[in-house]
Amino acid sequence: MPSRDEILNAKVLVVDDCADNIDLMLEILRDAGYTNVTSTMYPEQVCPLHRQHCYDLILLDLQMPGLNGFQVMKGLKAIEQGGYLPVLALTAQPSFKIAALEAGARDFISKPFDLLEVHKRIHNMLEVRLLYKELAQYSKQQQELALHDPLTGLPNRRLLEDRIATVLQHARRQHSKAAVMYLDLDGFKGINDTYGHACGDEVLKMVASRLTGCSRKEDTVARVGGDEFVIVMGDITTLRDAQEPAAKLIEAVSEPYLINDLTLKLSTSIGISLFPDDADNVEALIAVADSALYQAKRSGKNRCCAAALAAPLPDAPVQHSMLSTPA
Ligand SMILES: Nc1nc2c(ncn2[C@@H]2O[C@H](COP(=O)(O)OP(=O)(O)OP(=O)(O)O)[C@@H](O)[C@H]2O)c(=O)[nH]1
Repeated sequence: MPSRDEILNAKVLVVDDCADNIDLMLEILRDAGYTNVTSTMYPEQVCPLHRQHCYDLILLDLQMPGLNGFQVMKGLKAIEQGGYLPVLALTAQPSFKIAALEAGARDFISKPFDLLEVHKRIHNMLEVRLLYKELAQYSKQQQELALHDPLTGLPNRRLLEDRIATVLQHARRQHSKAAVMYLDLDGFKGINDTYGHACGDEVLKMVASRLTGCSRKEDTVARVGGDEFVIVMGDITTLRDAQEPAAKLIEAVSEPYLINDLTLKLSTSIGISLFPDDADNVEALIAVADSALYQAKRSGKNRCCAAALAAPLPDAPVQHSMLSTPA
């Protein structure tokens, strides 16, 4: 529930073409302890102001020259789009009350003002509005959590698969290539076993930040398992366009890690698959990159293997071209 202070600090806009009505409402709100209240006598300013300040409550007079309150609400609805329209209609016309609710106002206050009614309705509406905002924020956070790895903040496998699908769509349209690089740290278990899981976590976070730092802004760097990361590159034309960045990634991961008083060394192996040469869908590209990674591990680690352009024969080992890091 929003606290009393949060309610009193909420952003409120009073809209009325009559200066006396505005003064009266401002006085009522100030006396009640509201601290963040502004006003306008110009209905055409309401939408631009709301776009700029995102009010928690708009106290809106319905009968105004030029734009009336109903027209203003139409504009506000377009801004909020499916959100919560924070409008409390002010009206002296009993027949306007239901019309205002039908037009999107959450509630109304009758003129002349009854102080108790004004206080209660404003408080109740702000409570709901702030709760609604908390809920929207919470659901955004939940969505983020569902798509990101909590330790490193990188996209997780689910988001990665979406991103690869988008990259493939683009590559199909542009007749370009895309690469999937599958990374697995070498000997990471030893770091956990020797220095503890917390130290391992620090290393993983540093690796994540190095991988992101070495990649282009448009590439996706994801964490897909304990010490496994995948990088997707779109808009490339040859295997070299992936092999060169892969060599840089291997170099970046092999820089020392300074954690507390420790200096740790680590390396990584990488498997690369190319679209459309090695596979033409998300799952297969990941699987081919994973199998190239396995080859890199088997042939000594700290290196990158690219899957062969030709598909392997059934039951035959996958052919790979090899690129070792500079010594
Ligand atoms: N600190 C930490 N360790 C993790 C996390 N998730 C998985 N691990 C550990 O990461 C290790 C990964 O195992 P492997 O890849 O088989 O170990 P490795 O020593 O890197 O082996 P190679 O890949 O063959 O070099 C396991 O010991 C897991 O327990 C995590 O979130 N934090």
